[in-house]
Amino acid sequence: MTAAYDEALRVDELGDADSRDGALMAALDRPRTQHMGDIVGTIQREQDAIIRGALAGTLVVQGGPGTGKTAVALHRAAYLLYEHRNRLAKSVVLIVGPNARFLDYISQVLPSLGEDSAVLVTPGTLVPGIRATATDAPAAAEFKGRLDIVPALKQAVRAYEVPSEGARVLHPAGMKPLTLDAALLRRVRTRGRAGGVAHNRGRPQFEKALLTEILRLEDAEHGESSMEDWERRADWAEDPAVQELFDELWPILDAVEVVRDLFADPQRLDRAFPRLDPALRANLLRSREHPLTVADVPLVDEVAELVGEDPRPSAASRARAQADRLTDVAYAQHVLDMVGDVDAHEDDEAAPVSIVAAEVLADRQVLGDDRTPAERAMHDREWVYGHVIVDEAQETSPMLLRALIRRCPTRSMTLVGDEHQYTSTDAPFTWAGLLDEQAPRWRREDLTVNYRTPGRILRLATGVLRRVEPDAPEPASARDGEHEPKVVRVAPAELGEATARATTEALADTAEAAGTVGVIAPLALLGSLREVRASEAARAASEGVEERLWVGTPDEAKGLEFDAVVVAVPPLPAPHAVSQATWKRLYVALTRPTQRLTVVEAVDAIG
Ligand SMILES: Nc1ncnc2c1ncn2[C@@H]1O[C@H](COP(=O)(O)OP(=O)(O)OP(=O)(O)O)[C@@H](O)[C@H]1O
Repeated sequence: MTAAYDEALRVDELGDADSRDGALMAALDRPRTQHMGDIVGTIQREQDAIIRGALAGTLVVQGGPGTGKTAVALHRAAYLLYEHRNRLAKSVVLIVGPNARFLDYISQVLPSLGEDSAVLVTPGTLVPGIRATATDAPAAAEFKGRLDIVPALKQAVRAYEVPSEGARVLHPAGMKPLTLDAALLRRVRTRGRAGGVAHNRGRPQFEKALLTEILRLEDAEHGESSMEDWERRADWAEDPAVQELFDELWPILDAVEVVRDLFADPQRLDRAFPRLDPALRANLLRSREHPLTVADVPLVDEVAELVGEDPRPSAASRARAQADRLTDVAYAQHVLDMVGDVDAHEDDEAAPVSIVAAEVLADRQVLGDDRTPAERAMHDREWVYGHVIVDEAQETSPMLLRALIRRCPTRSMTLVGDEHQYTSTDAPFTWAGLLDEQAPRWRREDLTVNYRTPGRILRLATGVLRRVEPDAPEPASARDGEHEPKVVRVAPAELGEATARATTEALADTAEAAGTVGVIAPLALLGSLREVRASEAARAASEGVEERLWVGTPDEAKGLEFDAVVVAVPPLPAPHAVSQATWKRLYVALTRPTQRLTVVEAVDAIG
């Protein structure tokens, strides 16, 4: 299909401007579905130049809403996989999108371009085995995203290495107790850390050093032993009191547990971050049971590097064998599920048969792993990708960028995003601020024409953006649209009801073409609006409202688009008290429509 992509481009280049514009306008006016369509037939010149840009280096694609950044990013993935297939088919392209809904939205474009050498993740699922969706308060997320957290994480891991230097008394079976004093403990800690190895990898050298010290103490206490040293070491190492001491003084660490400990234990937190602002400290502290947040994931990745794998031969091989086995069986099961229907017709007990077969299949895989590179990459935290594509990249924190560069040290990356849609914090965002330190040789291309939002709606949205960014660029839209945006002002108590009414109207307006309707509202209103969605769906099940209507927050709406959009705006405090991020979220919401917009605004006094 990439060949078809090439063909389409050539046709496009040869075709006359009028027929090209006609096809483009028809494409832009087409009702949208829940999935992104592909734009192979109508790619525009400025987009094409970016799609075909060089593979090497870090490319930033800056563009306002609807300028085709996502479309361009996906077509670039397909183009690169085709053009550099020898390199990328094996090394795989990693695509990072803002949330699961968004990945679902784009998921059908890649296969339709003929590519399966790509792994799709969100920042919350970057580390295999973790699915974080919880979020931190903005200040805590921003704090966790800064690079200067790295030394604190190092310190947090080190805090497990001989946690306190108070003397320890060892009570070996049938012998007088031995006292391990503070100086001795400091010595063995230094030996454990020798060579700067990862924490878990330091455990064997720590054990060795501690046993050496114990033999020395024993000699001092009881005179030289007649046994060989290696025999004495083996005896000591088996002593339960010594094993307990190994685990206490140098525990084998798991990255997720370290991050949980750090934010659940005030002492650990204070040691890692002395002089923390009290409000931020209160924000960071949470119970051990609290689910991991999206901002925790790059920290888990960092800590995983710092702790390394469990090197003890028995533990490591057992854990790895078990993990491999589970992955193999799960994969085999997946393969069987795909062909399972055949079995199901022949055998009523298809399920147990499949499980047995999955194990057999898994055994076969031990001999030869026949998973695709993408399937292997998605289970391997240490996989090095050939290229990384990030959508909504303006929300990438420095720590997330660090985790991405770890996965692609050549920095062959495409970051698409819009500095004006940055909402993670109230600070202004610049590409230079994100990239200069970690990927200093980045280059930038701009996309300038909005193919989604009609001009008359885009002008209204830009007015909102200019409240916080007076110099925001002049909007350019491929078409002006047919429907004037509507603004409805209501008293705060009526916001929910008025939004529901506007939704019903939007559904009616788009019913004929079966267009999509997006209702974008603050979290507090969503519950009642979801009820509207349910009752609308029940009322008009036959009209397919369930598929046409989406309800969510401005953050969830990022990257999405709908034929008609209803935006509910809660009462805002005085303009100067409204945060930058709030205005920008509103801007993002207002730029989602392809045809119609209704803003339902709560105002304290309707004048
Ligand atoms: N050349 C094109 N031909 C047809 N449709 C296009 C073209 N370029 C973009 N579009 C359409 O414009 C819409 C917006 O594109 P896209 O979602 O990629 O924009 P974006 O820059 O990622 O927007 P945002 O920043 O708001 O998320 C999509 O429906 C896309 O299919």
